[in-house]
Amino acid sequence: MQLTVVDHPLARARLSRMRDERTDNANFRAALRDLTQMLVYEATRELQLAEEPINTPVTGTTGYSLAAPPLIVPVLRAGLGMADTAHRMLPESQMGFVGLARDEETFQPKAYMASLPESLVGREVFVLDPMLATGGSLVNCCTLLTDRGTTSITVLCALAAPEGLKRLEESGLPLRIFTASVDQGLNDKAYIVPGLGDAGDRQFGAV
Ligand SMILES: O=P(O)(O)OC[C@H]1O[C@H](OP(=O)(O)OP(=O)(O)O)[C@H](O)[C@@H]1O
Ligand SMILES: O=c1cc[nH]c(=O)[nH]1
Ligand SMILES: [Mg+2]
Repeated sequence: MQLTVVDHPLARARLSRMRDERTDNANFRAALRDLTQMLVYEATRELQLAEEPINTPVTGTTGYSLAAPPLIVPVLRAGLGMADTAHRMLPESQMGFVGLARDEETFQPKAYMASLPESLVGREVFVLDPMLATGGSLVNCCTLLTDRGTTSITVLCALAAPEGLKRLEESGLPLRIFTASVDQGLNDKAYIVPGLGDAGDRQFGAV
């Protein structure tokens, strides 16, 4: 498993805005959109390009496009706030959806929806979820994806806990993780510390 911490000053500033309890839902969503742009930018560095001859108004040259845009999969609810930004940066990509809600007593994820292509053989997948806490939700989501045949998953998250990273590493799933921070750990409610609270509630309101 490959881990990349995107600790660019702009990423730190946006993440701090998300952490701050005074930040309202609208400003939290705006900061997450900005942060997502930085995560996508870093995570797409090694995508393969296709070349074709093009003409500028001045002369002929070589043009480039993505050879195989990845499938984008936001994890509902919280990943929805990253979806539009990622899609704007990867406009040729298809999008699938996975809905997971963590039981707040057992911390086990419960799947309530999956809308994915039947086969992901040979396809690269970008999973969007701002929070990697125990790792249960991402193991669940990524297993759905490998069951469909992908061997290349990139996870973009705002925050990761060491416990969740360890769990993903031990899962043996074919993962690259891009995060803006590895925080201290989890509290007794399995919330990330210092974290930012419940990323779904911070964007959309408490349910
Ligand atoms: O690593 P884990 O311990 O599994 O926790 C992380 C999960 O918790 C949050 O979702 P939540 O279950 O709160 O659903 P929501 O997005 O609808 O709020 C978050 O968006 C992750 O999916
Ligand atoms: O800190 C956490 C942990 C899980 N899910 C969240 O939204 N926040
Ligand atoms: Mg939540």
